[in-house]
Amino acid sequence: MSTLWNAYEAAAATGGALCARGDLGGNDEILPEESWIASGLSIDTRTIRKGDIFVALKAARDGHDFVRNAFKAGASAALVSRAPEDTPDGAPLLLVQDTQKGLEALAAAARDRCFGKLIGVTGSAGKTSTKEMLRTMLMGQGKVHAAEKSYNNHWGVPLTLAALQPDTDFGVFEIGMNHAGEITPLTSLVRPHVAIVTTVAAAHLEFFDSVAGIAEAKAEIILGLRKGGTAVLPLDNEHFAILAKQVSDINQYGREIKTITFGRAEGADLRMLDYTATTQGRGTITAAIFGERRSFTIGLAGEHQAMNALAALGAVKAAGGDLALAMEAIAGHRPVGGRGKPLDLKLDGKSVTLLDESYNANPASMAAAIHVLASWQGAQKIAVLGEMRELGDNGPMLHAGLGPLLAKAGVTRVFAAGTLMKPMFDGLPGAMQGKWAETAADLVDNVAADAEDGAVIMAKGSNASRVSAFVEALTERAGGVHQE
Ligand SMILES: CC(=O)N[C@H]1[C@@H](OP(=O)(O)OP(=O)(O)OC[C@H]2O[C@@H](n3ccc(=O)[nH]c3=O)[C@H](O)[C@@H]2O)O[C@H](CO)[C@@H](O)[C@@H]1O[C@H](C)C(=O)N[C@@H](C)C(=O)N[C@H](CCC(=O)N[C@@H](CCC[C@@H](N)C(=O)O)C(=O)O)C(=O)O
Ligand SMILES: Nc1ncnc2c1ncn2[C@@H]1O[C@H](COP(=O)(O)OP(=O)(O)OP(=O)(O)O)[C@@H](O)[C@H]1O
Ligand SMILES: C[C@@H](N)C(=O)N[C@H](C)C(=O)O
Repeated sequence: MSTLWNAYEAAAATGGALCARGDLGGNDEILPEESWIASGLSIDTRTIRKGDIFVALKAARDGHDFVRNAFKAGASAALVSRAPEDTPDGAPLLLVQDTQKGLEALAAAARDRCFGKLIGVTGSAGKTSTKEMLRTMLMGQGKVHAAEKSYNNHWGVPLTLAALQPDTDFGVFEIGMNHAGEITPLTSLVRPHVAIVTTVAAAHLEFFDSVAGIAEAKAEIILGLRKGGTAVLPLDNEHFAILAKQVSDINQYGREIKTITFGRAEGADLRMLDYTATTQGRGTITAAIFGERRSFTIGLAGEHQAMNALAALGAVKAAGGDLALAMEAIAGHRPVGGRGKPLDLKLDGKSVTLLDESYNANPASMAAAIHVLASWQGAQKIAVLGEMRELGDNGPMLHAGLGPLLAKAGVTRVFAAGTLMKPMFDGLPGAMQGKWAETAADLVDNVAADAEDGAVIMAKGSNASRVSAFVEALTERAGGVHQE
């Protein structure tokens, strides 16, 4: 077990009091310094690991109600704003006024004591994919620390940062938002050397007046860059100028931020010259990378993922990593669950491929996933679509826009779920209509009956639309993922 925090350091970082409950007739007692050491952090007792500090956050429920469970599961200490009555006698507590602020203070202290290169990733789509590519690209080049899952908000970012070991060479942080102003405090906490904006598109539009407003909010990541840092920006994006302006604006204050661009447009530092989908779920990129023509394979499908790879390579270069090693590593990279992972299923005796895109959806990522479906080899191409949420008044129009896209891509059959998808489904040519249902899980039997041997099924929707339930049910019906 390698030490992440000892009691003394954690108390100094948070300004909290080291104490335990109960051994002197219910009085809290100060424990001696360094009486505990922690190897990690957790905000959830359902996934806590032995040796973690449990941080009792307040959300819909109060994390203090789970402190006892945390110690049962092997927590080394708990960061609390009160000592719950059922805390085991003598269990070490770090008492602060506010546990969210305590977590942020630990994060800030972890940042201060690490001299590795830190990379922040934001964008309307592709944050998790790019973060995971960076993990793969940098793994052979030093000690890498990267966010778990999509930990990208006011809980996920400080949690990831507070778990940063001092001897880390490369830290990769995902930074998300669905409202203006949310990225500024997170990027200020991370203070990255490199900031990537993968793309700007109509995601979470419900909370913005326009996509330009989303670009301004994404540009906030640049504000946290360290002096002399690098912004890695999408040159093809129609809102590139807003991102670039943020760099020039802050450079007026002597910040010396450099820009690296990626895209297909002439002048991009990492310029895509050709992308070819090769074997199932893989592609070949030919690109001019800082002026040198290079070809390499990527273990993910779709030009959008190839663009994410170029952005990641730009960040590797800016962070002082080795580009050749990074390009080599990305050939073996595979997609993350829910973000395009291909699952081979034996469905009622038929071999089908399920492309699991169920983690999220917005118009840009829907279009990208439909392109991947179109390029996948297979005579029958089935789309199972749940709603794209958080699009506000634009929702009906943006859902309707999917019909022509699906037809143009040559999708054979469409199954759709949710009210927003109904008009789009009703407008499809009869031969393309599979079935519409209230929920995606209701479509399992119909999709299974419709799928032919060799079919490829792409399932996508916003996380909240629960297309993941369809993926789980179809996989279960097939008796699990088929292994050759
Ligand atoms: C607070 C928390 O950790 N919630 C997670 C929890 O949800 P639950 O409903 O159980 O929380 P409670 O309110 O009931 O509990 C309070 C605390 O008690 C803990 N606890 C509870 C029960 C128990 O038995 N033991 C316990 O210890 C509990 O963990 C709380 O600390 O569990 C859910 C299931 O695992 C989690 O899904 C939930 O996580 C929430 C959603 C979360 O935000 N987690 C972050 C670590 C994170 O970064 N998650 C990312 C996804 C982030 C995201 O959606 N980002 C948006 C952009 C950000 C927008 C921002 N404005 C915002 O609204 O957040 C994006 O578009 O990308 C991830 O999960 O990958
Ligand atoms: N650069 C991109 N442009 C368009 N779509 C993309 C891009 N990168 C990924 N996608 C699509 O978006 C989906 C989600 O990818 P990913 O999880 O990497 O994005 P994210 O920004 O982390 O999402 P979230 O905001 O939910 O955390 C993928 O399954 C894919 O369909
Ligand atoms: C799951 C969360 N990170 C997200 O991106 N939500 C949007 C609304 C979605 O699921 O598409």
